[in-house]
Amino acid sequence: MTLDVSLTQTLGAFTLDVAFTAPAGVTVLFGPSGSGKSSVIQAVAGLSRPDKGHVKLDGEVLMDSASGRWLPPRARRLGTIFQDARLFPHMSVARNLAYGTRFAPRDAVALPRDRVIDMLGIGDLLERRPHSLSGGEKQRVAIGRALLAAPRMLLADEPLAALDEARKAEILPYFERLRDELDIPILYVSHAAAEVARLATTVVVLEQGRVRRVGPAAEVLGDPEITPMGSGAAGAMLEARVVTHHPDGLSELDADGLRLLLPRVARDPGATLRIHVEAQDVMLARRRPEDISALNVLPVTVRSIRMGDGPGALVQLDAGGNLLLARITRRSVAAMGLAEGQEIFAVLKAVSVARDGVG
Ligand SMILES: Nc1ncnc2c1ncn2[C@@H]1O[C@H](COP(=O)(O)OP(=O)(O)OP(=O)(O)O)[C@@H](O)[C@H]1O
Repeated sequence: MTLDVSLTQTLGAFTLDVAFTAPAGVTVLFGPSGSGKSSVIQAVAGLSRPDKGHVKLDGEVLMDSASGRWLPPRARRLGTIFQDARLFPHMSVARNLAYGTRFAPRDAVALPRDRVIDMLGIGDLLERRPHSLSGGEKQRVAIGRALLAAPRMLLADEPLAALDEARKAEILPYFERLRDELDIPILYVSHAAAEVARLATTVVVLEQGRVRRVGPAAEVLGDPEITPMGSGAAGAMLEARVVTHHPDGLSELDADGLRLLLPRVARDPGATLRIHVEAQDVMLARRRPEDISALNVLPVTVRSIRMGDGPGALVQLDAGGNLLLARITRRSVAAMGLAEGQEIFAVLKAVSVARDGVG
């Protein structure tokens, strides 16, 4: 299932002019506030009318300015999830879910209700009213309601933005399950790099209403030209397999031959997960450092160096086929004499990988 989007739309003083294709999996629209992410969702959902362009889902035309075709939102059969769960306050969770089912066309193959309830862990909430649910529980019910309408695609506009860190950590795994267990593509808006690293299959980077870059998540997040220079959350994404858990509370992981030690991860050996390594947590050394406390000393090759306008620089590293980013000072780049192709060592403290950066 592929979503093909090409849109031009004037919104006050802002112009949206984007074209991209979202393949299966989670496609994250990523960019700063005001870059046009929500406007894309609105247009795809049929909640706004672009001046020009088309939206096609697996070849079916949802809108096309050239032919004048325009499917109203409901006929598009896209499930939408917003920041606020938008549940019906006077209905129980069970009735909110049933409301979703009403919109499933008779011939649609809907997910079984029990499977949705089980996937989202909301079985104990069915008799409750929305006002008695936590923000995270409400959002899980909203996802369930959207799924039960048998959508062909899910649109999620910053679904975690209104939640505190603990609730975000609670909901993220559910989106991972949707990505991994269902055959429903998801278009997902976020401006949080850690969230993108955890969820995205494909990343569409928006800037001032235009597409700056589209590509597989690891490639885009590991690109120093894309990563915002000043952002603390800038960093690359690695896919790794749990090798074993050590008795001292560390887990050993393998990313294409790259061995990493991290604080214990909540997965069994053999499971694969993603690790978001923030650029500011990576140190560089010309020679293999000895007698240091950091557990991860990785041989890497410098792929590119992006000098910032201020004191900082981003260095892109190839670590056994994985991309890593290191944020260091321009002064260190000069002092170390760093250059493309150079073989050096990246140092990563095990404890520096944030809990929400692993999943
Ligand atoms: N109906 C409208 N009329 C006028 N301007 C609009 C309209 N809708 C959006 N805009 C403007 O378009 C720009 C992009 O807005 P949009 O909400 O798509 O950005 P965003 O990337 O989702 O931002 P955020 O992360 O803050 O939600 C903003 O400058 C916004 O003010």
